[in-house]
Amino acid sequence: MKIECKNVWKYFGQTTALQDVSLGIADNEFITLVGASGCGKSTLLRTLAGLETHSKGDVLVEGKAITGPGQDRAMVFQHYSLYPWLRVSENIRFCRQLGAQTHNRSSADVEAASGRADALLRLMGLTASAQAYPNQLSGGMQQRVAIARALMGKPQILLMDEPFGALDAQTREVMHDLILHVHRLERTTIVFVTHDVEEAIYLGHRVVLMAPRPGRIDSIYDVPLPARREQDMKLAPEFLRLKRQLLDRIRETSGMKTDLDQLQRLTQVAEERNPV
Ligand SMILES: Nc1ncnc2c1ncn2[C@@H]1O[C@H](COP(=O)(O)OP(=O)(O)OP(=O)(O)O)[C@@H](O)[C@H]1O
Repeated sequence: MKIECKNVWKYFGQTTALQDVSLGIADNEFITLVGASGCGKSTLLRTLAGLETHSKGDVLVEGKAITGPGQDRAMVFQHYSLYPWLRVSENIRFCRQLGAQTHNRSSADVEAASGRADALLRLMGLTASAQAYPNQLSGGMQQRVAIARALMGKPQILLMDEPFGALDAQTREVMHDLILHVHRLERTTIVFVTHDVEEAIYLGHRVVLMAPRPGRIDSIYDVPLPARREQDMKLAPEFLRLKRQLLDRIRETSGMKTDLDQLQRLTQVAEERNPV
């Protein structure tokens, strides 16, 4: 297993953000995490990134306990977190240049990093925008820069927290196919948090559904689609069936279903009392 969570608990004061989470993620797997607000998706991701310490249990990458952030893992957030005063190409190179200064790397290392930055600019379709500043780019383009920057250090694991949450529907579709392409080419293991069930199914090999209060894994679904995804698959019966199943389960686990049933009952009672 590339990543293993064994009986992981996380408390924030009285809040149990993660309750006994156990999950194994294989090398090169693409895992998506969905679930109602507050079910612990971001906490789990941040724990994998080493940005959050867990209260109990084991979090392992290739059998070794995570003790903090590392070069083997990179994170992409919903907000682009680019340096506004640096051009696109400088944003992508920034971390490596810093590494070269602080660790006395040779100029050959810096040269290699430069080659990688150019390759990533091409891969992400950013070559023509290399000299632009972030505020001159659309949201989708800025997120491409953020992904390229995350890939710069050749991480084995990419952790993505609602990276396309702020983008419009058409740009999201383009980004979906782009990230699948990156996944195939770079052979990274990806853990991807989203609120969007369709996105979770389209991207994931497996969808992990989490539930709130306390935050926990409710169920895990294999995605019954071919490895190579195409937009048309979103209309396939097996896609729609899984989408329905996930949406129903999210409603049930978040308490929304009970609220809706109650509303329906109250409306019925009101109608019986005051027939039109
Ligand atoms: N730093 C923190 N301090 C206190 N409580 C926190 C902190 N971070 C998260 N929590 C709580 O832990 C629980 C899980 O939060 P988390 O952000 O991981 O959920 P989520 O599924 O990512 O939610 P959303 O989909 O709304 O982003 C929530 O009840 C949240 O309020």
